[in-house]
Amino acid sequence: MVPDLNRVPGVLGRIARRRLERVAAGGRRTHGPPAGRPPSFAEALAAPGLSVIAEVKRKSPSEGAIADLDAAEVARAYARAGARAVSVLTEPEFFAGSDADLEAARAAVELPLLRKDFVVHPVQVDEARALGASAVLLIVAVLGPLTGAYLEAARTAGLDALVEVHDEREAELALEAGAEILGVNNRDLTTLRVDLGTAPRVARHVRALGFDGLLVAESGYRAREELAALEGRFDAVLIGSSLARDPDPEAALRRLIGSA
Ligand SMILES: O=P(O)(O)OC[C@@H](O)[C@@H](O)c1c[nH]c2ccccc12
Repeated sequence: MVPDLNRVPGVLGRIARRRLERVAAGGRRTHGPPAGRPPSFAEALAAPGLSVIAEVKRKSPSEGAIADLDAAEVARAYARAGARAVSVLTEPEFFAGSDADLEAARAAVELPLLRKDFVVHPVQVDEARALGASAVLLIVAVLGPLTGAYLEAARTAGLDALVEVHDEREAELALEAGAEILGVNNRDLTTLRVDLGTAPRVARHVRALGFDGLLVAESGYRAREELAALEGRFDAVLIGSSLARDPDPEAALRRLIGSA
């Protein structure tokens, strides 16, 4: 159940192929999931108004170095400012994340956590659960026709899945695969270009097709007015760089959601 990564173009293909090399090299934990169910990611997104998923992000291929941050501290700052979920990047090479960051965030806050990584092997789904995540990211451009099988693996592990797409065609694949939480990434992961028109456009398309699940707008948000434009059209927004870059991530999030 490993996707054919040679067909994945650009930066995304490079990252995904490296990720698979590392996963195949092993070194993973063998212990089972922690006791008790993690808090529900889907419920946090479905709460009234636009939910914010705030991301712990140190660097990225598009931004370079963002912040030399402490995952637990930043997760706590996000929680105080009103984030409804926290996304933790665990990809080590291109994003300088780690499994330890996810565990640190788990110990620091009660909010549901999204394991943000490039899932290219089913073992990463089980790892996510063992590390205390409530949800995993599944990228349609990476998983292609295997998206449905990975959704099933997530369900079996007791995790929600944020199924990420970048255009109408991928969105249709995601719906056919049974996605219940659809994320539309404004950033094209093959070229790293951001267009804030992408999420609203793809959202309109899937609603017209009858999709009645949860919709998440992802990437590139920096200003309060940009979030205001998402109200009523999206259940949640995923914000990383503009928060993580601020020396005071709590204040940065308060400014963005208007409770400063
Ligand atoms: O930092 P930004 O522009 O606010 O974006 C956050 C998040 O959407 C972005 O980190 C992201 C979206 N999809 C991904 C897939 C892999 C790695 C990272 C991502």
